[in-house]
Amino acid sequence: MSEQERVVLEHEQDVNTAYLANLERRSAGYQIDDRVHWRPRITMGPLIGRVRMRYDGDAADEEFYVAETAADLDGTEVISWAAPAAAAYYGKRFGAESGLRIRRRFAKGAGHAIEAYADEWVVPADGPAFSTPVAPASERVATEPAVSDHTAPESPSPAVAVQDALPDVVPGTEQELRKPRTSLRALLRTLQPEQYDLVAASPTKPLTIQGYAGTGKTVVATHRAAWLTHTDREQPLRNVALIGPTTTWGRHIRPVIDELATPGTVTITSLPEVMRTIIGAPERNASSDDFIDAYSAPLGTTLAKLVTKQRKADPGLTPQRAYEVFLRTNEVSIPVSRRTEFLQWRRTLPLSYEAALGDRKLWPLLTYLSVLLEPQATYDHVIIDEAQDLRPLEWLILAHLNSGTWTLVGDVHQRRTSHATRGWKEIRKLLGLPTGEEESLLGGYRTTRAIIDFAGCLLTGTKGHRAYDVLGEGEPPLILNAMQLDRELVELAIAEAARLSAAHPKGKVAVITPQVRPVGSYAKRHGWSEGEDHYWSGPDGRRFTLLTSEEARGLEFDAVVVVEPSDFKAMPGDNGPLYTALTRANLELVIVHERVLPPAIVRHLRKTAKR
Ligand SMILES: Nc1ncnc2c1ncn2[C@@H]1O[C@H](COP(=O)(O)OP(=O)(O)OP(=O)(O)O)[C@@H](O)[C@H]1O
Repeated sequence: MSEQERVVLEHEQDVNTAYLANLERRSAGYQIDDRVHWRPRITMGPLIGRVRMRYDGDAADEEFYVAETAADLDGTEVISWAAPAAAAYYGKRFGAESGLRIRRRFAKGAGHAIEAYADEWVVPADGPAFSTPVAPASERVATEPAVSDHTAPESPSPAVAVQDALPDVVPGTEQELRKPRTSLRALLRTLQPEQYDLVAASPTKPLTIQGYAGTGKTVVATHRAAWLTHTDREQPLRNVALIGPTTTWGRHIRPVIDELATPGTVTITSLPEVMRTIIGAPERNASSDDFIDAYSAPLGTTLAKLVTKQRKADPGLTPQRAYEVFLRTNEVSIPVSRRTEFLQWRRTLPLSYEAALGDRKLWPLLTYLSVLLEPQATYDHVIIDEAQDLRPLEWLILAHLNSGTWTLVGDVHQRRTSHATRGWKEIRKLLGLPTGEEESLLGGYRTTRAIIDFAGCLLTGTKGHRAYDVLGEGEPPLILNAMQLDRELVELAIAEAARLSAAHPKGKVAVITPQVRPVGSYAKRHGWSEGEDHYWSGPDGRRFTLLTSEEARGLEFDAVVVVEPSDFKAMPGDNGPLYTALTRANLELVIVHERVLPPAIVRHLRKTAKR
């Protein structure tokens, strides 16, 4: 590090110390009067970055720092990540024409310290990066826009290597991704420009976002919920729903909301939970066989027409009574080609509304009757993660719960059932949104290229390629045929999980399979015990999570064992559940099987063997 770089780093460390002291002071709170002591909600954390820019029409440049919490340090301005001006630091569209001169990113050290900084000139360097401290004259002028990294020269920052290879990736991202997987955390330090632009997209326009596995869709969904409700933004929203696939997903993402969002403004929930709350169904419930018309838009039309007609005769119509009428009505809007099957299915339904509540598969039907008949509390904005899995009737329900706009995030390649909507166009139509193109997320943040390419063989009409894979090539999946190895399938799966758990002592390992029961009972017989959230612990402190693909949606692990791929539910040309399972692995994937592998995998293995 040059003398000048040392001076700059020390200066920034001093500013950071002053900033932290400011936060500390403010978090102690203020005595409003004799009885009331007000404590603002302050999250401690070091400065994130710094910006110099010239706004249109201004005679001089402006400089400010960016951090999680805003502060005024005697004239040195620190703005919040959610403030409009933070777009200059984070946003993709900020080029030279925007007036932006330079961005400085801080690398976090131990505790809340800053240990290094890296400058990114957006225009040809025009003198010292920032007005304080002033560089010696010899170091002031460079001619090309450049990224200069001011860490010690003997340890060149890998962040810069990433920046060189992957032009749009924020320095430090790869190191972040190589850390053991935990619950999702706030990622303000490495939020990517393409992600920020979607996080901070206009709240008044509906947003649909398509991204392959691991492109940061959940990161965008969660950070957007926090941004929309943030009080450092003009007109923050007060009541945003963040809806995902499962309650385990809810626990996975909660730390982001707890850290970043204004308390009490974001409701984290799952669609089953939304429905259960509306209809007051029991938590424990059985589930009948899947039936496509139980979730279809024509069923929705049938119910809506029935409610309109019955209400004329019976203004006090209840969902209970409407359900009974539904069981008898001849006026069904089901296409002729499906009508016989539909009527047969209807004959199997419980005769009482109370009995129907006990069947999870009937919740969409009952919930839709409720939202048609009873006023519901609505949200200012609804964000849906894993939107590809919702079925038409579920979209019709949600449309009644949102008085504002939408952020819809998903991957149509991970569709788990043919009952779900076929694509973004159909979703937009069901919600009455204007037609338009969805936004795309392109960078790959979870999963190495070797694993994502392997999983991509299941996708038709696309290779599933992301624009870049921050984790690089990695190891190809290990495929183990239990029969050839003369082992039992389940025993081999658990042995692999135990091996991977030892290899990732601080990380997370999952076994994903449709055969959860036999794997679980084998584990129990061999000294493993089951805890909460599908979590198993066993001999020598080894651990794994045992899940179906459906339960694994939106989650991630350092290493994954996928057991018996050909048992995963597949639709013609659509291998969503298996694709989801394979792409939960960040670094290592093992496939254990005894039956023939699915044809797409066999073809892929043949092709790669020839190379
Ligand atoms: N900007 C970022 N900085 C650091 N880590 C990131 C960033 N973006 C994404 N990641 C990490 O990449 C992983 C995948 O992100 P995320 O879960 O949001 O992807 P996804 O598109 O929702 O994936 P899937 O659809 O497969 O569930 C997570 O571990 C997340 O923390």
